[in-house]
Amino acid sequence: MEERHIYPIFDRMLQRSDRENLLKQKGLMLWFTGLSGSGKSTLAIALERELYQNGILCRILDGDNIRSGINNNLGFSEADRIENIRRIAEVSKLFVDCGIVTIAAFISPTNEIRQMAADIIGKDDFMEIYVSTPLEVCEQRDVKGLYKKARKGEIKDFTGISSPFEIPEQPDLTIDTSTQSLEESVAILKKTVFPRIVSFNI
Ligand SMILES: Nc1ncnc2c1ncn2[C@@H]1O[C@H](COP(=O)(O)OS(=O)(=O)O)[C@@H](OP(=O)(O)O)[C@H]1O
Ligand SMILES: Nc1ncnc2c1ncn2[C@@H]1O[C@H](COP(=O)(O)OP(=O)(O)O)[C@@H](O)[C@H]1O
Repeated sequence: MEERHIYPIFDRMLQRSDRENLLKQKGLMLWFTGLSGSGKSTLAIALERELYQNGILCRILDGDNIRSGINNNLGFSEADRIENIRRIAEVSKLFVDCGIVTIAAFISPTNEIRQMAADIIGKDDFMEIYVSTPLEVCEQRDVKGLYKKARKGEIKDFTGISSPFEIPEQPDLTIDTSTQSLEESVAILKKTVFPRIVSFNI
């Protein structure tokens, strides 16, 4: 008798559903897209805290932990942005497969790029959240002083100034942080995503 048949109960790799049962939550991708300064990171951080307080494990992926690490060889040409998002989507897929609510905050400027992310992660696990704050407001905020530099021509290919941002065609949710308070936005986000995270008996 082959030894591996002695313990058939162990003869199976654990599945995503096993991990989701352990965590008592469903894995889900929350994909924020919008201009620099639109509020993606602020919303992601506030939403993660809100979900955490409700017992939900999340992981935020943003420029701070991705562009400074795994993607530190990439810039902002079209090809580099595609490769940036491709890697982020592949990493996100692993997190979602662990049952983790994965929150990405990247400009992801084109329909093609966002479609690629959705295809890699899988449509059923993917929610697109368009942070639609107008360019004028983002530029006025100029959180990192980059718009000013872009206007002076010191940064090339800057999204919204010298590189395109395509408005998402069918986002699951649209949030304009110039008209909605952070508290309002988080409440809407929670109401929308929570049922999908705890949609089975816990
Ligand atoms: N040329 C150019 N265009 C746009 N953004 C620039 C550029 N150069 C640097 N930055 C800073 O990088 C952040 C955007 O990186 P992303 O990885 O989200 O961009 S993308 O999805 O690959 O388009 C973006 O950060 P956020 O403000 O958090 O969006 C900018 O601060
Ligand atoms: N209602 C709001 N919701 C989210 N952010 C807001 C709001 N009002 C003002 N802000 C500010 O806008 C800026 C958004 O910056 P950030 O979250 O880094 O954007 P992004 O990640 O899209 O580049 C922050 O300084 C934040 O405090």
